[in-house]
Amino acid sequence: MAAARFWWITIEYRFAHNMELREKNEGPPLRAAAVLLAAGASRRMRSDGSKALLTVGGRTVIERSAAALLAAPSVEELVVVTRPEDRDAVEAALGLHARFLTAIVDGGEERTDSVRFGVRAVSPRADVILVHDAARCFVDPVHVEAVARASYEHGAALLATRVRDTLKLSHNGFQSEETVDRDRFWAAQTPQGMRAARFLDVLMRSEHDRFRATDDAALHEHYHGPTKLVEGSAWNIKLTTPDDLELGEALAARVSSSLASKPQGS
Ligand SMILES: Nc1ccn([C@@H]2O[C@H](COP(=O)(O)OP(=O)(O)OP(=O)(O)O)[C@@H](O)[C@H]2O)c(=O)n1
Ligand SMILES: C[C@](O)(CO)[C@H](O)COP(=O)(O)O
Repeated sequence: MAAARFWWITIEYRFAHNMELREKNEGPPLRAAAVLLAAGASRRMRSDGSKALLTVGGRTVIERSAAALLAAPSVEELVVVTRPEDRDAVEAALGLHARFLTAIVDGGEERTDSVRFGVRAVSPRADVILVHDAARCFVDPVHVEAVARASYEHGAALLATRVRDTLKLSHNGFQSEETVDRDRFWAAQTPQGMRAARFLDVLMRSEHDRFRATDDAALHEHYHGPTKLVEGSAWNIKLTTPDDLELGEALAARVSSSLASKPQGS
């Protein structure tokens, strides 16, 4: 029964998103690999195990992320980075998506280390490598595809949103000293991608220099320069603290009601 439900969800998702995307897809065929990061300690979530294995709207966080990545037409392989103790549970949670797996690799101490291990496990077929936080399980496949294409065209790209609030600068943490120009600020999300050779190059250089960062675009900015921004949406939240799970349940309900209201064959 559970297997049948899982099969239905997978078909439903790929049908609803992939067919629509393939029709809209412009440009030459592109082979993208997605590295899905799930090797963090989930400290701020304060969950018993990895937050990637928590359930939101009846599906695990990691399965939702894998489904969204694989619904992008260019994404043809998946590398999952996890903690050694979660390996079996992660593989089981991926279910049918496991057939797109090139490897499951152990993560590292910091995010940049996990990225390096994952990117090095991608097959040499890939033109572009995308890195995605498993914790951002509501990413829209349309945005995944847009980042893959922009990464190929510009060498590197990241999904990000414009900052909506007025921004204050504070040095002491309790007084605002300046109002900064928000038009110049973007909030980084994932996926973030680069052409495969360039990703391997920046990771080799950052390992040599012991340069680590909280995202992948920072490595590109440091070694190559400006990185193409692809405008995403506020729905692509990162499940970070327990409150985010409540928001996640609401987003999951929204996704399933929008799929349910989709006319047959559209
Ligand atoms: N050494 C690390 C650190 C983070 N991540 C992954 O990077 C993503 C974004 O990180 P974050 O949300 O900060 O996750 P955690 O590091 O698990 O969170 P915390 O800092 O609360 O422990 C997550 O999907 C996480 O699993 C990883 O694969 N390896
Ligand atoms: C990559 C990222 O998701 C962009 O917002 C983020 O930097 C992850 O790390 P953090 O520890 O939550 O800053």
